[in-house]
Amino acid sequence: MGYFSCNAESAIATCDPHNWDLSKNRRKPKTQKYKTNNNNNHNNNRKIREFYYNELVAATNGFSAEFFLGKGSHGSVYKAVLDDGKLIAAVKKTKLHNSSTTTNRRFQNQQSSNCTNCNNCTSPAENEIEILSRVHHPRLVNLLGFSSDSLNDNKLIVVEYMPNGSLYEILHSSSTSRPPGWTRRVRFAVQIAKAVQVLHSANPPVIHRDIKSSNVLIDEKGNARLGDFGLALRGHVEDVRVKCTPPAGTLGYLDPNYLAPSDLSSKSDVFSFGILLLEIISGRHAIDVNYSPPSVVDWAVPLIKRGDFAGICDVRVGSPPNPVVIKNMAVLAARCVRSTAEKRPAMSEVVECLKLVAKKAHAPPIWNNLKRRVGRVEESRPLMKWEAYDRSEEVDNVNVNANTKLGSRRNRKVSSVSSAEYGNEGIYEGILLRRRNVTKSVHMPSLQWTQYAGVLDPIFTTNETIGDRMVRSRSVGHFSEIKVGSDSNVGATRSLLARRKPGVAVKMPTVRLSKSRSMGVLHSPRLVHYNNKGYVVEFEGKSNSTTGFDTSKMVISLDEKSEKEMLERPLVSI
Ligand SMILES: Nc1ncnc2c1ncn2[C@@H]1O[C@H](COP(=O)(O)OP(=O)(O)OP(=O)(O)O)[C@@H](O)[C@H]1O
Repeated sequence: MGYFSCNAESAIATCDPHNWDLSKNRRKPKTQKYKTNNNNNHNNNRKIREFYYNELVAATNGFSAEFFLGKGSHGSVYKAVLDDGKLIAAVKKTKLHNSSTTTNRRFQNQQSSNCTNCNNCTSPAENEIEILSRVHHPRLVNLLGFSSDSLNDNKLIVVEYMPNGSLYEILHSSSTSRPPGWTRRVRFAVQIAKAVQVLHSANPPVIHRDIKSSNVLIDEKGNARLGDFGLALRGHVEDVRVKCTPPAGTLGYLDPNYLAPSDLSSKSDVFSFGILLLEIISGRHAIDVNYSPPSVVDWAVPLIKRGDFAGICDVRVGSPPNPVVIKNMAVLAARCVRSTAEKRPAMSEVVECLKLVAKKAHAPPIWNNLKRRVGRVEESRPLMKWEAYDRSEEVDNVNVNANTKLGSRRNRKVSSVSSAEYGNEGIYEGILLRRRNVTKSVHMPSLQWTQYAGVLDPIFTTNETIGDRMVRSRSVGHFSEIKVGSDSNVGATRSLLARRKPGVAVKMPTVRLSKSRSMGVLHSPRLVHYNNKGYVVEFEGKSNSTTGFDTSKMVISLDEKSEKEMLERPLVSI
């Protein structure tokens, strides 16, 4: 199956009133100003250059292998060095009238098309130029110019150069150093969603029709950009052009409801985005015969429906530290790939939802310290999961590589987040500490984060037992170190701080764990006192029979600064 190709300019002039001036502009001098009519467009009077063909031949060293970036369905892409090295661009070299380069990865349902009488199709290259000359946004791979070689029937599209490969490579290539962590994954998802939203909110809207990881390129700042507009359609659903264009897309990402031109809507892009989101979450290909079922939708959606969010996480990175992240992303992806197009969310809703997820995808500073101190954590196992935190700083790969250096993240703003999102369970589970080469699991009361004088503070907030004996919104210090004890000294480590002068014992509240989740009852620390090692928190209690984790004694050592901060602040009411 191939693309329909016909005279693009006549098609544009005949069928698409929005494009009439593009054909006129082509006859004008080399540099054109294209006025964009998209509210979201940046840089409204951009210059689209018409390059000399020879200029681009020289810029790509004669389209040499050295400058070759990759091959797609409609041609090859080369790096181009222009303007004496001041402009680095990517040049897509395509045939104007070419259907033979279309690979079977892309799908076009000509059977269902009534296009044969319409004569309004453009080649993918023409189409890309036409659409990209109208939309411009930092989240898109934008058009810089074009060139034609009518002698050889070549069309060259000059777009912004993306030096960091594609999202496909990042997610699936085994040669890349490490798989992206959750912060990056979520950021990519937000950026791609934003790109699609920009297209859908243009006037007239643009439907991309080929959203997939290989069409998401990574720019010099590591941001995701949506590219490849060869199949995109610009216009309202009722426009002749849209009505006459046969369904197209890439197998695995294609909306199953999109069988005839009249089926097209922005919700087809939402479906493809949902597949991409599942790919980002799971690291799985959209279709992978090594899995059963091979379709990422058929595999992931039943797991999501069962609430098994960890089951769809990329095994190379495990679950994100905050379970809300995976839960919200997974549920959103499942909504995007719903079979009824009308029930899928609009891209604006997707963007808003992902922005909220992004806020939660950041790890709190305590865990960076903890990770650093505790030492090596089993790769691909989550260091910890917990239910109530939020912060505005970005930390990547929190649970992947314990050797990754992450700076102390104190003095960052955080908002106080209750565990309301999870109901009143008041428990977080799964802090995994490595002790004597055994990964132990300990259950702890939920922590509430609050901001106090710019310092992050964990406070135990087990509602049922702490009651009014603890002032929850007060700061009680900052963790700088949690030691996992050895046999010879203190036992296991738990985390609780109190502000008190050295040597003065403080009575602490009773803290109980919910029986339904925990593996026993943890009594509160009886005493907190200071010795030359730091604040020692002693607990009444026994070693947990299930975990073998001795919770009877803990020591919390503070570095000088944290200690000073702690002593300078008022005592917590207990
Ligand atoms: N602007 C760019 N900057 C850097 N590399 C690019 C750019 N555009 C495309 N490439 C690279 O060139 C290759 C071919 O891209 P192209 O968009 O033509 O095809 P594709 O998206 O891989 O496949 P298909 O055409 O089937 O969608 C890709 O591997 C991509 O990484």
